[in-house]
Amino acid sequence: MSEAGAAKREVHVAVAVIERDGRVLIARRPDHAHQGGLLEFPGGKVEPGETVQQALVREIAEETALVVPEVSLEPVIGIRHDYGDKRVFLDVWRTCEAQGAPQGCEGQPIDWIRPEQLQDEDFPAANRPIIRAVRLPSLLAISPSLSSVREYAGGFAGALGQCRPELLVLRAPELEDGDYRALLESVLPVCRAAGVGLIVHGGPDRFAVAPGVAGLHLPWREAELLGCRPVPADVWLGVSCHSAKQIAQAEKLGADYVTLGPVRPTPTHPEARGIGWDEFEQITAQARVPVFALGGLVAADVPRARRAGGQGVAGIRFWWPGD
Ligand SMILES: Nc1nc2c([nH]c(=O)n2[C@H]2C[C@H](O)[C@@H](COP(=O)(O)OP(=O)(O)OP(=O)(O)O)O2)c(=O)[nH]1
Repeated sequence: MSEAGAAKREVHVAVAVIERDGRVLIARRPDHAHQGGLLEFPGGKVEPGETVQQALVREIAEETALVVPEVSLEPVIGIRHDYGDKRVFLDVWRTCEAQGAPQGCEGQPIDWIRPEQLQDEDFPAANRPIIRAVRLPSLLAISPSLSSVREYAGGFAGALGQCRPELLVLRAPELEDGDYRALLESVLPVCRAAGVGLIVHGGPDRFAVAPGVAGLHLPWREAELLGCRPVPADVWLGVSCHSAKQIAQAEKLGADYVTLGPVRPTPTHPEARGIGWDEFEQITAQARVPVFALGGLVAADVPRARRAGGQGVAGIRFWWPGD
């Protein structure tokens, strides 16, 4: 094969997110290696004849001396990236059952770091979505569609207290901006008290008048109007997507996550057919951003979503009673 052909062959890399006490194990790549000098999650190439799980167990042992039970490995995300000189498929899995005290067996510095301290610029470019996937929860709560602001505020504290989602998208497309703001002002203190990050749903204008929120979630009709990321880097940017093309556009905007669906038909969008898990998996395989499955799903669907390459499940019914 020519040099150019060889350079373009995709390298399957097993990447491990090793979690312990709320921290993840990070190493520094040797200066002479590809992407040398940058930080990395432990891992390496999947050898011929190996499964990705076998490669992870081997690489973790070789690089860190930690012993990982193969059954403890769970899929996180798969990322295809072209560095120009090399094309990689980062096949990322997590474990929280690594046994032993980690060592930098190849002389590399290693450390336990809190997910919120991981900085994009310290890692190879392909790692941006991995860092998002590690920080994001597996459940993204979306608010139900109700007829009045009073109805919302009444039920919120109880339902949030029961489920305690890490993040909640406050979706109320039926409200005018003024009413939405009133709703936000009544719900934000409830979210703060419950330790729930509130993500504004709508266009950038709604985010601009909502200080202290955790992010902005753009419906597709808003995302398609934008040419660049409309919010700072330190808050979440989500986009509702329904196709691979829309996800590619969301990636251009610098989205931190997208939702994709409906996977099953849902009462909130009765006109839309469910795409099903096979199509969800096919679309997600090309994504370079964490993808939440949406539409008619419950918390018990999280493992299914993860097997299909997703981040988890977004929706209403897993946290809002009676929906
Ligand atoms: N292990 C690891 N590799 C990453 C990360 N991010 C990223 O882009 N990569 C890329 C860099 C390399 O091109 C490739 C990993 O290859 P490697 O050289 O570490 O694999 P290996 O341990 O099998 O090494 P070798 O046979 O080349 O010595 O994946 C990451 O977080 N962890």
